[in-house]
Amino acid sequence: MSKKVIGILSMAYGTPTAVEEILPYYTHIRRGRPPEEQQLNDLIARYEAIGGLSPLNEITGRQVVGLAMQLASLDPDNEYRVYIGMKHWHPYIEETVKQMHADGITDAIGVVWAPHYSSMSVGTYIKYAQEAVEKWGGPANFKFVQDWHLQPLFIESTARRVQAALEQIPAELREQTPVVFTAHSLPARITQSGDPYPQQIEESGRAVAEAIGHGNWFTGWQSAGRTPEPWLGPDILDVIKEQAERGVKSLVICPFGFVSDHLEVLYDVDIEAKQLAEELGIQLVRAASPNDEAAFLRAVATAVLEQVEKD
Ligand SMILES: CC1=C(CCC(=O)O)c2cc3nc(cc4[nH]c(cc5[nH]c(cc1n2)c(C)c5CCC(=O)O)c(CCC(=O)O)c4C)C(CCC(=O)O)=C3C
Ligand SMILES: [Fe+2]
Repeated sequence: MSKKVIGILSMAYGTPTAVEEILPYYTHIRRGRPPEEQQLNDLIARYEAIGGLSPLNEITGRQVVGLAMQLASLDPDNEYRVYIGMKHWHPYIEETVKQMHADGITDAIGVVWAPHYSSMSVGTYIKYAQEAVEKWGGPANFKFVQDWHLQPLFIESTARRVQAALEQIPAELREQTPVVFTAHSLPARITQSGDPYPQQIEESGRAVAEAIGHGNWFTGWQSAGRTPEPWLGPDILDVIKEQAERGVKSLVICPFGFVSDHLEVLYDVDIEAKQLAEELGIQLVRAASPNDEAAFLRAVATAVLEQVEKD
């Protein structure tokens, strides 16, 4: 019996690959409105501070290879072809869907490289993919993983990385060290339409904390946009200030809303938050990103296979 071919559209944020690409990339994020010169220069400076450009695309590439390997080993009865489509850079989701259709893929699963669902994050990736399917006339049978924030292997691998971060704190401070689980902030208006994002962040935070038996944890938000409307808070910078006022000397941040080392992790946490913590006498340790860790990729592969089995 011949194997069934299943196309996997794995969707990531994307990042520019040259300094000249930062302007068109930023313009794309802003839905076609170019940024002010000052905003552009700020963004370029943040990329410079992490070494010039982001390692994101390269890490995404390794994740895609690893995901394909995990799928092949977990389900040898089907043939998986894993594609990459990006939200804000090439290959855009739309281009990749076109390619999948041209390659003769009829059965496909879309999955986003982000664990928690929001209409403004994962929902937009899915919308772009669905619009592309409509535009190109296929793949005909296209389904999507909505979220995988409680996938047990994801919780386990995150728990191991948080535990490793706690172990960098002196033993006598460890138990009382707060663990802050963070995700990208979004405009607070999402909660008015019952968006599940804040609840999913809370749920996976609780599951990870339970897995390591650590009672002192809460959630926080990072990387909020600089716009006048209110964004979900508290922001991690405010969390650090508040903890310092309470006399806290050590803090672990686990930015589990992201799956790779990139600007929001390498700058917003490792540079900006760490600098503030240092000024306030707090030892701040960040949990490592999943990147291409095998246990993490197995979690995403398992979430994809659960969707395949829903046929
Ligand atoms: C929910 C969410 C995730 C997590 C889920 C997911 O992963 O999808 C995420 C991830 C990422 N966001 C990234 C980059 C950026 N996001 C921006 C701006 C924005 N993000 C938003 C949301 C999210 N973003 C929003 C609501 C805006 C404001 C838009 C506006 O202004 O209308 C800007 C503009 C400048 C700034 O605001 O900082 C940049 C450069 C990178 C790549 C970093 C790299 O290159 O290493 C990654 C992984
Ligand atoms: Fe973003």
